[in-house]
Amino acid sequence: MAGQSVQTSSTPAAVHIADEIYAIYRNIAGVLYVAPKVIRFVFSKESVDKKSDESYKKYMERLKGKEFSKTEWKRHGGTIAEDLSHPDDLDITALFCLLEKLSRIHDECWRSVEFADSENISEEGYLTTVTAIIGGGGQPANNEELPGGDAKCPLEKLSRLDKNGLPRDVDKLFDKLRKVRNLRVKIMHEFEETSNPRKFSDLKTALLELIEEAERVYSLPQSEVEAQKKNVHDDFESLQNPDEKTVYYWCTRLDMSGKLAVKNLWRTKLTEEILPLDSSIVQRPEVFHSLDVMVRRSRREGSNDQVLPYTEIFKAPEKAIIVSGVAGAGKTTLLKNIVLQFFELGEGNADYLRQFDQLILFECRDRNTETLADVIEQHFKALCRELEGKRNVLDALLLLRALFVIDGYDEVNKVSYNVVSEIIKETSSSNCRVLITTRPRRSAKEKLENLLAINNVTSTEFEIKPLTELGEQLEFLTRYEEGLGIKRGEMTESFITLKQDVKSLFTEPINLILFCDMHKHMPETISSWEKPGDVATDILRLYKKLVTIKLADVTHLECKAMLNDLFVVIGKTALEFIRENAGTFSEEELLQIQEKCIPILLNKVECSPEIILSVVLRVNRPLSGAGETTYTFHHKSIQEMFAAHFIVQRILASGDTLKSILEAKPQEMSRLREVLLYVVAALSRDSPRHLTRRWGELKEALREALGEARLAGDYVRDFVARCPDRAWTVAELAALTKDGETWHVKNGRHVASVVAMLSHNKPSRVDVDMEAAALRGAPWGALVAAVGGVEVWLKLEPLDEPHDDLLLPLHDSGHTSRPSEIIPSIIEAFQSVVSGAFRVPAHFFNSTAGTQNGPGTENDGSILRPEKASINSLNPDREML
Ligand SMILES: Nc1ncnc2c1ncn2[C@@H]1O[C@H](COP(=O)(O)OP(=O)(O)OP(=O)(O)O)[C@@H](O)[C@H]1O
Repeated sequence: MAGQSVQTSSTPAAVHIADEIYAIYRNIAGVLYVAPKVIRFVFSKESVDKKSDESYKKYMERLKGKEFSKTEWKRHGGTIAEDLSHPDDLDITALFCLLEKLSRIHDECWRSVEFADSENISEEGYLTTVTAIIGGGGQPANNEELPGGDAKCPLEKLSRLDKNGLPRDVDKLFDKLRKVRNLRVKIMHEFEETSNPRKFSDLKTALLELIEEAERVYSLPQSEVEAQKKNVHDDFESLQNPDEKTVYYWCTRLDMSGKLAVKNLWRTKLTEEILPLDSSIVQRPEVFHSLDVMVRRSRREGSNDQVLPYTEIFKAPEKAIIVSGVAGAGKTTLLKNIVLQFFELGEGNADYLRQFDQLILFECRDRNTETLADVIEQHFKALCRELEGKRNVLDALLLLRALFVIDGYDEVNKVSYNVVSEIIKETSSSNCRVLITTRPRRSAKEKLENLLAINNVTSTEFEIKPLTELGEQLEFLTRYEEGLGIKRGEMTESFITLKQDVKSLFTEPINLILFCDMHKHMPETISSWEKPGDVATDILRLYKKLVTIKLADVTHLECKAMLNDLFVVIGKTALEFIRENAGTFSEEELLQIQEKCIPILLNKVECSPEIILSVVLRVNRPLSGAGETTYTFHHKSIQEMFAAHFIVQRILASGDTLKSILEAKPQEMSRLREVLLYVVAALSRDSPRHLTRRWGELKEALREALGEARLAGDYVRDFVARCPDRAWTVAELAALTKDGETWHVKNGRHVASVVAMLSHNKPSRVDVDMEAAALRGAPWGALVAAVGGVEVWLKLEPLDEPHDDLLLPLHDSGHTSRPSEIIPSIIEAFQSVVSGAFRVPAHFFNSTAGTQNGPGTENDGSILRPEKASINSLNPDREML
């Protein structure tokens, strides 16, 4: 291959290359090697004004006369690194985008000079046309002499005129480029086309036409054009005989067998999903609920969350895509679904993945895979058996557009961190992209952001949107009804009967899955749920019930106390592993747990601990087929519930300090956040007395676990609602909430919770959006009294009925900070409108020390305007208020 620069192996692989492979090799080397070379040539003509050591970012900034912020650069440069100053590593797509961007900026430069000139021309009475001024085969020798005065065109070498002396028109050039780009897509993604020998000659024709079009646009001398065309002929000639030493040969091998190898590796493992509690099996694609994600923006970029279907995530220009979500939000499932969809590309079902040629999946909880080469070997076993196979496959992957999918960064351990670092480092200057999931834990996210930053990798974050709407929850459950063979409507109807605040617990998929289990094993319990706190206890009860069913085969004895002891042993292990951030147990570690269980069992029954552990733990066969089998809890949140169970039992049974029970080093505390919250909820439910007694210690531990991180106000609100007996105690958690938030009040229990929380912190706004009837039954007056200095938005249903009585507490709340003559008129205004939605500004309420919105922060004229959300349902006259 002429000018071949990328060689990966000095030992030719002794493999017979059939005709088909020849065709594939030529096509692949054509689009990966020859085509970028030609486009780079065109590109060099467009960027002729760029200084050699100047980055593309700096060059564009110079032309635009201003610096780009990070966000602006994302818009202009896409995935191009800020410091990139040469195009050698860019593939066709990146070259195309950058070329398009540059040509647009160049046009702008010329237009702005035109504009400035025409302004000056009319002022100064020149009649000359702009084309004439800039014309003459390029720029005037001295731009300062332009009539445009200080409107100097920054382009000195690039001519605006084409070979025929006309203002250049790049449309045809881009048509030719598009033809080449489309050939790349077809060759790399449609197997029929990959092996189609005609594509090779199509590509050659397209490239020659591109050179001819470049000749016209850039007024290229004949000799240069002929030299370029000769290069293309030579390159195509050299590709007639495949060179097994080149990276393109390995790209060919990967293209031929790579996807199939990865499909075989993952398909069986991922297609079936075993539900947490009773090992029912469903087909993942059948039950998959298409999740939405929210674009995470920094405060500076605006707080409005943009909600998108998950298939849009790869439209983000950044190289790394982070998907975050709370425990059980569906991160792993989303990844697994993406992997499965990747194999369906040919069927046109997953066009959003068409930009990727290969896919690699790595799980951060893996403690056995030590290097990226090992990951590659697991995926492409056969290819890696050849000499230098691992290195060659990796080189080929880096040249292709591979998607590296990394699951559960929050669970990363020492071994897997090295693998993730290697992936980030190796892919940083390639055409590959990385998709990473993590729980939104500050320490994990910071570590990840650091890792990306030191490798110069840009990233964007999407957060999985919880399933907050009843419609979404029912749609989710309906799929599982079908998947599990439950009578249609049976489970969903049971869900509909739940109380509103109990329903609001089921916003994460894992909770809805647990609901399926409850429905199957303890349907009677569901109807007994009065408040959200009732649900969590039932999950462990459900586990106990399933173990009891297993034990029924070996004993008729009452096993309650024994089960409790067993669960404490399991919970202690769960805690140890959470502290060490280990989600999996090895065979050896499982044996140790079994040994601890044996004496407890021996006292009562003759049964192997395996029976119990098989209910609680899931077996994971190693990816590669060889190596150790590992064990995990069915879900991390279940592991956390077990750990919390152990802590609660110790608190109830002993006076040991919380510190001595947790046995956590300071750096391990952040991993115990969810566990501690489960402990608070469990104590509030099972022994409020102990909660009060241990509150100081628990609060301190939570503070330590949170570190700099903060809880969301609505999370604390739900939490307080789950602990009604100790609401005032637990509400102290409000002191650990984020600044500048809006707290939402949607039902009576929320009103009570927010009242308690307001004495520990103030949000910047409280949104009350609920049934007026429910607000009447809630401590609304207490909320009005407590809310001092905070803006309240009020939307009451039904919107078309008067709710005067609910405005009275506002009147009675006292308004010492307001001029007395204004208040009555506000009340009057309220009473005349009395329905719908209102914004009640902070200064309308009593001002209290420490509030974020002090009195008088709003303009009086706007204070009672009905809000947009409900304007449609309001009498239009009311808007005039
Ligand atoms: N989109 C979905 N469609 C159907 N079921 C889902 C979906 N997402 C999650 N589930 C179900 O919820 C369970 C928990 O989801 P998953 O393990 O993906 O959550 P996660 O966010 O990765 O949790 P963690 O952070 O604790 O690891 C899955 O085992 C699956 O049964």
